[in-house]
Amino acid sequence: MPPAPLPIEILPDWARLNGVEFLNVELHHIDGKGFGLVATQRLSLSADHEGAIDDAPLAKVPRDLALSGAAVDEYAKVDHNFRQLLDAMGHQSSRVRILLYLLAHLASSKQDRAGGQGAVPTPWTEYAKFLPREILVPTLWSESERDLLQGTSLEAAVNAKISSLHSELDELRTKSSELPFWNALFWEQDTVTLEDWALVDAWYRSRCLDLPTVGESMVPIIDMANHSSEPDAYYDEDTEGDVEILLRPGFTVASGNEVTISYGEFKSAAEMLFTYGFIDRNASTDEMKLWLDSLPDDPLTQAKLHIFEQFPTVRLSRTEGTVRWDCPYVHLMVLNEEDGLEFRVLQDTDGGRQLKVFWQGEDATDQAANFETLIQDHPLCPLFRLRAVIVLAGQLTARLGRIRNTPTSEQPEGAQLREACIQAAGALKDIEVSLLEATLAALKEQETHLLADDAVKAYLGPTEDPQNEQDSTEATNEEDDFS
Ligand SMILES: C[S@@+](CC[C@H](N)C(=O)[O-])C[C@H]1O[C@@H](n2cnc3c(N)ncnc32)[C@H](O)[C@@H]1O
Repeated sequence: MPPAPLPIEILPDWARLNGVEFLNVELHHIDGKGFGLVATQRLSLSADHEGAIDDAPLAKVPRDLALSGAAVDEYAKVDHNFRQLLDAMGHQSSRVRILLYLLAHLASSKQDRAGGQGAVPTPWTEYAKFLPREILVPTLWSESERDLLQGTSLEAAVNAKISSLHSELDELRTKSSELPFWNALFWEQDTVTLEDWALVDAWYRSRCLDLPTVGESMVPIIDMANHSSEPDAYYDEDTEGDVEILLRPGFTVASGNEVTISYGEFKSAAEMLFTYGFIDRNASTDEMKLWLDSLPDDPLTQAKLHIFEQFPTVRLSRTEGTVRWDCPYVHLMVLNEEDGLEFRVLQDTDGGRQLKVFWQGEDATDQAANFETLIQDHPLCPLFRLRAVIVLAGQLTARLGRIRNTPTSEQPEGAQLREACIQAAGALKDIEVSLLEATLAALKEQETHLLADDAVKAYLGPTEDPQNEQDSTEATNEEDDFS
């Protein structure tokens, strides 16, 4: 278990000691959000001489406190044990380097209590002790709580993320247990667990900022600003590289009110829950992304997926009441050899073998994600589109059924579900059910429209139902799969 956080009341002392300036805000507990920044006086950009301020920062943090990949590399120059750990891990992304740094400091703070040797201390050693241990990102939910997400777009994403956290930790264990210092600190007394690795990952994801010059960084105190879809503040670097919170032009915040920033205007409910552990009901972005299952009997599935090169997903979105679906893969997925789709393995000049896809005899390998356009000029294009619409509708209907059949709040025996998780999963389901229903209605309309198309009618025959096209022996000469 990670140690309990330090009381937030002593954080201003840490801040003073480390050169952080709280100019017009202070830290407060905010209901349902943990801690946040609150105005200590009326703030306004318009100078009205009533305690107003100009565009001076509300808080300012020295650039040396920003934790970026480059800052971790600098730290490794003073902590030779940490240098060894980075070297053993090989070339890693900024994210992994920052996670290793946080983990080293988290493990050291446990070790402190046991009196052993830890990482060379920095201001972050103490600051990490103030960070929340309970973050409502689903990677930190219990298994029973994660079951609440069944059917939603987060089900697969969270499972994949948890497997990847497992693999990362396994890799860390293998590589660091050969280093005596880290073996003693991390593993000999089980100081580090998957829960710790998931926690530092959650800190990183939920608190990381994108700074103009330094890039992805965690900045103490600035990371105490909460999100709003109508933010009154923003963060930036000043000319010295120090990081500031600034009031947005034209905004006013009453004394005692919270100062908020935006975590990103265009994030879906699922993305907000995944990254930050809450859903902003006022967000304008109404969209979701789902994995498309392959057709069970399609012998070309492996070849299609290989040539497509991307994940086969469908993105649903709604803007001002109009729904839209984007699914480049489905247009390739519903084509068969009889339609003019062909896969060939060709030998290249250096003896290697390459899979290529041909459409109507033309090499279409570079356009595998563009079959929606490639089929446009084919006389049976409406039929291909109809197949795509039917396949998609089938998958979305199954998805809707799964969401509806998942219990939303029942407490499974022996498991205690946290109310916040029940609420968050319920909110996500409401949002996704509504979008799925609206998309299915739109697909139904498209289906009706396509069924009335002359080319489709001629192809299917007078009484044929496209769902049964595969069974038909009279009206069709093809073996299309609409399952
Ligand atoms: C960058 S931190 C902000 C400081 C955080 N409240 C704390 O106590 O450390 C981001 C986290 O704050 C919380 N948070 C931020 N904005 C929120 C909001 N509008 N509603 C609910 N929780 C919010 C979430 O837990 C999120 O993961």
